[in-house]
Amino acid sequence: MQTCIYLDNNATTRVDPEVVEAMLPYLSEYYGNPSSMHSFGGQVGKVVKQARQQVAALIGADDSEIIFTSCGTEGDNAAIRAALQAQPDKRHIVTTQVEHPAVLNVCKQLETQGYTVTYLSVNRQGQIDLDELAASMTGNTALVTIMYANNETGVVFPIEQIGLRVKEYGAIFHVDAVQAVGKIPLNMKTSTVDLLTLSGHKLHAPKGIGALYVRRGVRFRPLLVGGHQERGRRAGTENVPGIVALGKAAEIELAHLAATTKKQKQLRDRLEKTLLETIPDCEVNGDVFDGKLRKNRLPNTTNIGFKYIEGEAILLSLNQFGICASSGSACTSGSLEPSHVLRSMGLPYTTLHGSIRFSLSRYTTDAEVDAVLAVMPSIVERLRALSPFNNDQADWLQGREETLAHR
Ligand SMILES: Cc1ncc(COP(=O)(O)O)c(C=O)c1O
Ligand code: FES
Repeated sequence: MQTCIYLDNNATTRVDPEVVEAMLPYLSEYYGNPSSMHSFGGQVGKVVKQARQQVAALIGADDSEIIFTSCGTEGDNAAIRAALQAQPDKRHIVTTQVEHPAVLNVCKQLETQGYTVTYLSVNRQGQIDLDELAASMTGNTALVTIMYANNETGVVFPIEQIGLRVKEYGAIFHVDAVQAVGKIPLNMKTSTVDLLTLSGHKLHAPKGIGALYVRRGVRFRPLLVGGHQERGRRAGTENVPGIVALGKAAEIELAHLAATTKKQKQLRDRLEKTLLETIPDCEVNGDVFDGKLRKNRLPNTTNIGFKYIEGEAILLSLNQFGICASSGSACTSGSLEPSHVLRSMGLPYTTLHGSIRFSLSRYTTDAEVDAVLAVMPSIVERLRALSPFNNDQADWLQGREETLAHR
């Protein structure tokens, strides 16, 4: 199989070899069902318990507050539905315009079922306005669901400040922390968060396993109804190898969090700074204020807009050098729609279309960053030379975009 310089870790991560080793016996010898009465199954139940403790430790929770799920999407769906079912009289939800589709599309569906949803706007830095949040809250607000960190830009929201406002109104606070867990230290014991989603494949566990934190005392109704697994909160025979893997991955993340994020941040900063210095007409999307970089961004992510060219063309060129990145303006298949996140930030047309994301992991090396830095200036230069855009056309397109936006 083809190998590559993998800088697309917000999409998914490499499974840690130690994690693979930990889960393998549960695909082969120890295939028992943890709910069985016999000890062959019972021994598997014990490792599920251990994994629950490992996941709980990573986010400063109690193990009784962890429900294993199949992925981040399931966690988001389950959290939102549970929060609404716990308060059937309240019909208002607050979220942001830049959430992952696992939250946005659930909210859109709920709008067709009699709920009102406020989609908070973001500014050019990708930040929400806490006053807009406060103004949107009412006694009818059942749920506030806001991501911890944005998958496209890495922008981190001030979750605890948001939580304090949510609590003033007695609403339930759900946080999609799929991109934050393993990159930012979290402690649910001192947090205002009621429900928190995480996903294994973003933190070096395999795909198909995730977890939902449910604060003790928060009423929870299951999304999947059936058997009594997960203490009646998520029916379905447990994905034991996945659970063991997530536990191991959480243990590794917790042990090395400070060191690995420091290293990633250094590499990311070097990549970002050098790209900005060596390539004209490009800028970082999110978290840039008065030309200075601020701190509220994930340590591993940079989203950069290269003006006058298409992000997809840059990605194809990088791919020829064996470098995997992704488009901050990913066209959803067929629709050619640029990223809803960058659009919500009000980026100009030319930057919106030429934006790409590099997302690093603890496996990223100096040599890999050097390889990207070696090819990017010439890729951008070549594409710009081929580009039908010139500045006049860009201005014209920008004007057209603004006209369309006001229709
Ligand atoms: C912020 C965010 N939420 C939710 C998800 C969905 O997670 P999963 O792929 O495990 O369903 C993702 C994955 O890209 C994400 O980045
Ligand atoms: S055409 Fe899709 S982002 Fe430009």
